[in-house]
Amino acid sequence: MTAVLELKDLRKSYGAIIVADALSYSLEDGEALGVIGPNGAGKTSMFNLITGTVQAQSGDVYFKGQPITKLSAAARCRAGIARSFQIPQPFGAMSVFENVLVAATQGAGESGHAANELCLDILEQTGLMARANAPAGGLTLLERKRLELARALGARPSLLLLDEIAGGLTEQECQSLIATINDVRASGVSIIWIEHVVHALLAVVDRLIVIDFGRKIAEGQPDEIMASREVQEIYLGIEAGA
Ligand SMILES: Nc1ncnc2c1ncn2[C@@H]1O[C@H](COP(=O)(O)OP(=O)(O)OP(=O)(O)O)[C@@H](O)[C@H]1O
Repeated sequence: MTAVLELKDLRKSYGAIIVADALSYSLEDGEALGVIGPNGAGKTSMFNLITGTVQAQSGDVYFKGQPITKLSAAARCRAGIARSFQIPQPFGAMSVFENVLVAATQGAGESGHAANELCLDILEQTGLMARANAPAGGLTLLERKRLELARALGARPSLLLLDEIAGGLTEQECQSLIATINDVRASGVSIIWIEHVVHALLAVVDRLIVIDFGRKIAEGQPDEIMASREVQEIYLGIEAGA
């Protein structure tokens, strides 16, 4: 398998706050990687560095073998990297369909009939078809999360970055979202998913990494990572020896 994404020795800090500390890892094509870590560990910052909304102080990001560190966020999106945001911020006065259309035209570069078809496929896939003409500002939390996913998919990504998309959902809503994400994954999209709702993550990902103070402190099979004493101590707040 080839790496779809590779982070090499990324470093970024805001004054004394280190959000990426020699951060390196790679993601295989078609893989789903989960990211966990305490609040403020630098997880969203890592997405900002991958998508190019924030520039690293040093280090490199490779996408499909090409360096993208110097590319703008828009160019990275058009190259095939799309993300959802932790706090959904759709264009509230626009319809659900129009929100996805923005991604299809600006991200995937589609127009006319092809753009419409792409949006309809995505609304179907994300369970939003019945809400296509509803103003995005009036959606429920689950619908807003689905719209975050739909907008990201509108850019027709080969790498999808999900930022705490399961947070705040009921268990039933969470299961329904997991099914949709597994469906996206089965279509061949590589995924990195930051999530505090660990059981949702474990229903999708092949591998986990743990980040603390911008450092990757563990990486491996999900069950091994969750059983690790260091992870339990740092992430779950369980003291060693307890
Ligand atoms: N632009 C910025 N300027 C200054 N500090 C920042 C900036 N962006 C993030 N930070 C700080 O960097 C740290 C890491 O933030 P980040 O959002 O990446 O953490 P996180 O792991 O995603 O946290 P959470 O799980 O709570 O979402 C936090 O202390 C945050 O306040």
